[in-house]
Amino acid sequence: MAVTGMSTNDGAVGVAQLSHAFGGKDVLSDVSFRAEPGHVTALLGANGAGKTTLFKCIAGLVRPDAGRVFSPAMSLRSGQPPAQHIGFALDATALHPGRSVRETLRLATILAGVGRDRVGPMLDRVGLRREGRKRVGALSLGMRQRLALWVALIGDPRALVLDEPANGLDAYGTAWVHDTIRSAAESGAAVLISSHLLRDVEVVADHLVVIDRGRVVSDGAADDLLRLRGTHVAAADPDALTRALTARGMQHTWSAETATVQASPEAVGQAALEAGVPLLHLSQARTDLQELFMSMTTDRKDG
Ligand SMILES: Nc1ncnc2c1ncn2[C@@H]1O[C@H](COP(=O)(O)OP(=O)(O)OP(=O)(O)O)[C@@H](O)[C@H]1O
Repeated sequence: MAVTGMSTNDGAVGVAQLSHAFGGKDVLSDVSFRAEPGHVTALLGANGAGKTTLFKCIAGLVRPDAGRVFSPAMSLRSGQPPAQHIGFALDATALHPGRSVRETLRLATILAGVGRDRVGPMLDRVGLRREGRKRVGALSLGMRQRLALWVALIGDPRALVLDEPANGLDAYGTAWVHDTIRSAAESGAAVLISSHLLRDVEVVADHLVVIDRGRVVSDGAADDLLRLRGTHVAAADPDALTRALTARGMQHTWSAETATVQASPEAVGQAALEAGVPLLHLSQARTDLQELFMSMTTDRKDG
């Protein structure tokens, strides 16, 4: 099958029917999804699921065996430098270790065709003013991640593709990355990030694409996926609650005094009200999300 790249006038990033094999082993199989402008889309998958290979296909570093890539980087007829169309941060350790932070940002401004006067304010925004003269190789992984993100952002691109942007960051750094990503999306950019940890992306992503062994197993609004988490509920009379749930066909399991119900808190509350069962507790289940993710993806412990 022929491989074609396609420009997107609307600024979306994505792939269609993308497949790739390394040495005869399928790594990506018929993968399709879009990351829309103004949204943060997270590609979730266990180690080795194919996320980095997919991002490399989008960046043009790997030529897929079949399928198409959608990216504003392909609409270069305007003559604008690619960095004003799409910004990539695929591997923070790939920044040249011998250059200073300031040189790295200066080089990025030249390649992006933007003024060198952005370097000073950029150093402040990235929180690296004091490290400006330091060599990149002397920075912590977290600092390099911040720098890589800003190199990606320097041309104010219409799309951003970031591989594991919170990797190696502490809680403060992670919050900073999330704020930066969200404000890029709020300014209209299509943001595509990857992670192997659901908790890294659930606070920042609007859209979740889950891949397992190179195949898409779930693609939808984050809220819809989160709603599947179910509800924790407890009542002074657990038997009465069980009867109310069972009568309405609501699947549930009990752990100690609390039931986890495969329904929204609104539906469970309504069921209890109609059955006249006073509740002691009602909340959205949080832990089940990880279980849900695990249930969608294959157990990879045995490789
Ligand atoms: N250049 C390559 N040559 C051969 N196999 C490769 C190559 N690059 C990746 N692979 C294999 O492709 C599969 C997917 O790897 P990839 O790095 O895309 O996964 P990933 O989801 O990004 O994983 P991680 O979260 O560990 O970074 C793995 O089995 C990996 O060993």
